[in-house]
Amino acid sequence: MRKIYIFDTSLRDGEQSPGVNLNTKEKVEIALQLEKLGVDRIEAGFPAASPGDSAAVNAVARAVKNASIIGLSRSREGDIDAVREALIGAQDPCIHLFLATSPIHRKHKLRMEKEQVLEAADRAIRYARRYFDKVEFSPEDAGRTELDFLCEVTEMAIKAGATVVNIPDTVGYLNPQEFGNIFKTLKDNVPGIEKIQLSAHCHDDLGMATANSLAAILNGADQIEGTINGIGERAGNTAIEEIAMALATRPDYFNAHTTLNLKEIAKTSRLVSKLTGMPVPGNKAIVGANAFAHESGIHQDGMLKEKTTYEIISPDVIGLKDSKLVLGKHSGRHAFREKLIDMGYELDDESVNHAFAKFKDLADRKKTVGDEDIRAMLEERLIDTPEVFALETIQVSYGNRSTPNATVVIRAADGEIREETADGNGSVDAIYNAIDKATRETVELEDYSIKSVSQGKDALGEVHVVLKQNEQSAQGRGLSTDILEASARAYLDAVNRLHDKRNTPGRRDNISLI
Ligand SMILES: CC(=O)SCCNC(=O)CCNC(=O)[C@H](O)C(C)(C)COP(=O)(O)OP(=O)(O)OC[C@H]1O[C@@H](n2cnc3c(N)ncnc32)[C@H](O)[C@@H]1OP(=O)(O)O
Ligand SMILES: CC(C)C(=O)C(=O)O
Ligand SMILES: [Mg+2]
Repeated sequence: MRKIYIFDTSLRDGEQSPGVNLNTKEKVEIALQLEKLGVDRIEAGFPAASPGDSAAVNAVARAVKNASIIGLSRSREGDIDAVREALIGAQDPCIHLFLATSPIHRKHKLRMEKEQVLEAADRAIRYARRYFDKVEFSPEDAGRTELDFLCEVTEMAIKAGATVVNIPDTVGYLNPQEFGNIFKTLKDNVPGIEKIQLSAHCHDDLGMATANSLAAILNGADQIEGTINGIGERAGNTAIEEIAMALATRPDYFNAHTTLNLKEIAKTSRLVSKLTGMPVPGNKAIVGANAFAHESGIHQDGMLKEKTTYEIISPDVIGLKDSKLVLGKHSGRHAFREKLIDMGYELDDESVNHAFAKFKDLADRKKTVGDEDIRAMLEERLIDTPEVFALETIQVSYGNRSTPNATVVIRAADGEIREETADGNGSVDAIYNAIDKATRETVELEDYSIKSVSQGKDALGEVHVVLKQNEQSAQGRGLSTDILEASARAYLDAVNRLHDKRNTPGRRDNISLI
């Protein structure tokens, strides 16, 4: 199998992402992690850009021992000298020169004719070769360059002494067939092409960076340039983790491999995201939070029976612990029962069905249902108190300049439906006054507290109350995604317990599952 060299440009093209600015310490930290990941080459920056970037490239050059360190340079002596200085101390230094070759860039940006481009690049490569054994040359915007001129430029670069010729699809314009064809054409037509390495550098403007890079590999590319998490100019660069995992997952198809330490992928992704401040989208291939998460019942059932039904990569391969079965409204009984067992609950079928119905009801109101939600939901029913009064509906009218008013509908043990309305100092007070009227009980609220059980705007609210009645007191607990409903449930729970204590003196709360 052919080895594909990985050239990481997270610290250069990645840093060109709008809003990203890495200081020296951050660049070194990322470079050392890239070294652990096992990338072959690290482009650490553009030394002529600023004294700060030059110092950062130098710090990376001195810190990293097991990867070639590269500095980017325009085809100008001043830039080349800046790279020479910045790479002092590097174990395996390399300069990356570029000059645009496409008609658009030649005419509007460089204002140069083809001949002038060839001459300037030739001069720069020869000057760089005086100081560097390794010189990479990139015809910028190769993707929109006339193919015959690209062959001419590549031949010139080889003759001038370039050791790598990199083909950038600078603006992410090409599709895989076209990009692959460039490599095939260069391989078939450029004299001396076998003496150098051919490299691909893609951008994701049309979402094809990874596909284009893989097409380049299929047509003879030796090196792929990219970034961790696909960060980079505009829509970003090829995501290195995607290339590494595509090759690792489909060796039968690509017959090529990288020498990356795949187990470091997840950690590297997290570090780059943290230090660049660029969050990884949940659905990002390989490293997104959902890449190994399954929510729907049919998929979860498949995963529980055999993971390969819905996973082509095992998460431990990239350094993650395990796949996640996320409980939500699309989940089924198999995953729910598995979750209960994981959490230490052993329930019979009837209890699972009962809990599952409650879970679905909660899942309709909440994006995802976490362990805390399930525990709270189950334990709400653990204390086996007869339900003398049950909450049917609750309606609250609140305005900051009007008196809060609540209407509650309660079902009594004998089936009687009682509806009452009351005002209060606040919404909760109005609800409690309405409940007092409906239950016809005289109780005193001794304590009220509220906390969030899980996280997010749709978190479950848990309300605790203590009610007192003729020297007896009882606690009540209520749970809901709505805190007013949780308040009403907690109050009624305590009323029911007071009722129970009155009717069965000496009785202790009895714990049972569901
Ligand atoms: C596709 C890519 O990612 S290329 C890399 C892009 N990255 C960056 O540009 C980040 C670092 N850049 C910088 O800090 C600055 O642009 C610098 C320091 C390099 C240059 O700054 P300035 O001297 O102020 O020039 P400015 O950026 O405004 O313009 C670029 C100049 O370089 C020329 N130029 C562009 N590419 C090349 C090249 N490969 N070789 C030689 N000259 C080039 C342009 O034609 C323009 O020249 P002009 O001033 O004669 O018109
Ligand atoms: C410097 C070059 C290789 C580049 O980043 C591009 O063309 O996208
Ligand atoms: Mg680029």
